[in-house]
Amino acid sequence: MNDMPHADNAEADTNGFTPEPVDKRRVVVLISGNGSNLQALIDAQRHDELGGEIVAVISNRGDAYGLVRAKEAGIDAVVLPHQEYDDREAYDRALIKVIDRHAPDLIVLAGFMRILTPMFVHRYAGRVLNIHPSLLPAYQGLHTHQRALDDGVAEHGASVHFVTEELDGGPVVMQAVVKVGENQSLETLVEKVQAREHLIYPIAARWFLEGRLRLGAEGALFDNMPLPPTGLRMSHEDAAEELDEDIDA
Ligand SMILES: Nc1nc2c(c(=O)[nH]1)N[C@@H](CN(C=O)c1ccc(C(=O)N[C@@H](CCC(=O)O)C(=O)O)cc1)CN2
Ligand SMILES: NCC(=O)N[C@@H]1O[C@H](COP(=O)([O-])[O-])[C@@H](O)[C@H]1O
Repeated sequence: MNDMPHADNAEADTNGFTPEPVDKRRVVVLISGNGSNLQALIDAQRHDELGGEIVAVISNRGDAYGLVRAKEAGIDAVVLPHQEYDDREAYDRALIKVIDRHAPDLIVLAGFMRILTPMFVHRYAGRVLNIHPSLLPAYQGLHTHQRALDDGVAEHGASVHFVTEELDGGPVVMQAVVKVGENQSLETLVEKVQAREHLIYPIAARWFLEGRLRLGAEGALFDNMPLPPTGLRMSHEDAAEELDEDIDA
């Protein structure tokens, strides 16, 4: 398995890597809960819009509904309870063993609620994406929507970023911005943001698998051009068009 994201063509790239064909690119998804982002990735794959195949879903929680979604999609679903391990390193070693059995080109965190150790991050450097429910670098950590409402922000949103040792501090590759209404409720803000997550995450994953998005020495690159700190800002229209989604759906 190559370490580098794959180019589109079949010839070896300048590093001598011969990319796998598109339909062989392999994705492992880590979850902890509902799995609506996992479902968006599954749906994208079904429409040949993911640029690869989800070969396994791993959850640290046995009650994650995302496990049901994986099984219904015929995807290998594994529960690895973090409570069964003495510490983070022990858990991550067990997680690595399961992941490596599936030889992924990309690891996608989709609501995965465990902080990963430097050992894990270094092993898969440049091949782990996460979706975070804020416009990073604003609101790193947890409870982002409530904190944004408490601050009375006019805009909020979601960010796809490369996972690094720094929690929610990795280079941003894509963002979706939503307007926050005057009397916006927490529930409707979560729904608004997640609707956009479901559009941008499959696009970001596909562009990575196609070799268009990658993590360079200085940060995230798109088509070999450095991305700004906010990554690619995707409007609802642009994302829906890219995903060939019916905007009114
Ligand atoms: N090394 C990294 N690990 C993770 C990153 C990252 O950027 N670097 N992103 C997170 C995802 N995340 C927010 O997007 C996040 C997940 C979990 C937590 C957290 O505090 N987790 C607690 C447990 C919380 C719980 O179980 O409900 C913990 O691990 O002790 C913060 C942010 C994924 N990992
Ligand atoms: N800090 C990580 C975090 O809060 N991630 C958030 O968890 C939700 C998971 O939903 P899902 O399980 O339905 O995809 C998503 O909204 C994602 O942004």
